[in-house]
Amino acid sequence: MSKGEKITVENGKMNVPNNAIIPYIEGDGTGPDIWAAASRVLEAAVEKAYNGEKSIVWKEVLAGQKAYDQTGEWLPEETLDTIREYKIAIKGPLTTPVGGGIRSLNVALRQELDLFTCLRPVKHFSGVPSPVKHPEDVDMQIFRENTEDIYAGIEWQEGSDEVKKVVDFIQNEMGVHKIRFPETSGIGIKPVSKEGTERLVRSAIEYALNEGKKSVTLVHKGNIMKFTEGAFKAWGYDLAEREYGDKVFTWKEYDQIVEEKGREAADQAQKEAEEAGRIIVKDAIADIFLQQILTRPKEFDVVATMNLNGDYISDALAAQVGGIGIAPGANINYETGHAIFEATHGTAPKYAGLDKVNPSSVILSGTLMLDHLGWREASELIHKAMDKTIASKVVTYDFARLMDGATEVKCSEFGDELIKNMD
Ligand SMILES: NC(=O)C1=CN([C@@H]2O[C@H](COP(=O)(O)OP(=O)(O)OC[C@H]3O[C@@H](n4cnc5c(N)ncnc54)[C@H](OP(=O)(O)O)[C@@H]3O)[C@@H](O)[C@H]2O)C=CC1
Ligand SMILES: O=C(O)CCC(=O)C(=O)O
Ligand SMILES: [Mg+2]
Repeated sequence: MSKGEKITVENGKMNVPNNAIIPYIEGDGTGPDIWAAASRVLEAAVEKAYNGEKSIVWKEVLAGQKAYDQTGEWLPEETLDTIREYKIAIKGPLTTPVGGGIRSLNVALRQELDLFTCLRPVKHFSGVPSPVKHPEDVDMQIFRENTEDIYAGIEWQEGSDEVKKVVDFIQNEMGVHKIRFPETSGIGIKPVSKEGTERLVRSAIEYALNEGKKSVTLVHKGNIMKFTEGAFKAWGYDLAEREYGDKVFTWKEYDQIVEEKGREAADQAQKEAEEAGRIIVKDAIADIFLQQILTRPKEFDVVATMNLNGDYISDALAAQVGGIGIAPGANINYETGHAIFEATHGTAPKYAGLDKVNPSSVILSGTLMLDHLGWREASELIHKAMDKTIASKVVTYDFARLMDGATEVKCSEFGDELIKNMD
């Protein structure tokens, strides 16, 4: 087997050799089953798309239980160094170790490598069973901020010396007396920064411009959390106007026109902006947004939001288009070029080792990786094979239980079927 070459990034441009080395983390629970199927599908697609001229040279790196068993560490420094060096990696799901001092290995990977965008595209594959009448109306790209918010893991346990200090500080130094039960509260901190918001919103707008999308919606709960979620909205609008000028039309501008000239003039200005191909930057409060993605999903396109909202929204939207078994994702730092591709779902431990679950989420995360490398032909082959396989109703248990006349196959057999259907 070829030894492979490194992907490099120079002046923001990625150089991808024909035999690119890609580190992978197999994952815990169902991870090994899924990875075995997914890696074969990705290899076959690259081989077929480029007649053997391109290939992926996998390089295993350790994290999770396998790492702990072999090295005594859940997330060895060597793993982080290797991903830093090789730029791009792909992973299966990882279990959060209980009492290991790390809240989540997945979150730690994103934070350590500063992978500030979690991009989760959500669209329907024809024939996939769905709980809604028109799943095909969903075609959204979720840009979830990946390094801040309540996910930063800054919290102190109820009853600890630390929490007593924090409560004392809040009450006596800050004069805050709103903690309802100060003696028995755990306390968490929610950092949301201008820099963090701006780089995330910038990546969402850049994507919308490059891909010809119509709108970017900032989703927040700013009516309640004014200086974190409210600030996210305000910074997002400011950035859109300052950096993108007449390429965008924002609802902040709309509100100003309403104030100065009335609603009719504002509606007219938005209509003209849409006709001129400007991207509409709007916002939605998170609770109503969760209703509207069900009732009128066509109104949403690119979505930019904070970490926790993005976590909830991505699972809710995944359910709308067939479930978590077919929901891909990518963690990306658009400035350094580092990226880790991973499914939206977790380790599904009750199915571990049964060769049962749907490998599509990791496979489609792999297609995002292929797109990122510029190997679009291979990615398209997989998408077409996925369409064909689902149309033939040969599917894993999660789809089979909701489809009439389906043939249920194992995780590995679904991979075989995809490879067979690549033409
Ligand atoms: N990025 C990551 O690595 C993530 C890791 N986790 C971790 O995973 C562990 C388990 O979390 P849990 O909350 O149970 O969530 P999971 O996503 O692991 O599983 C929840 C349910 O989703 C369905 N599901 C998950 N994966 C698949 C698949 N590949 N194909 C078909 N259906 C699937 C199953 O539904 P059903 O029962 O209906 O068959 C499963 O019981 C935790 O330790 C958590 O921290 C969680 C999320 C992300
Ligand atoms: O890391 C975890 O355990 C959960 C993360 C998660 O749910 C997500 O990233 O969607
Ligand atoms: Mg999640």
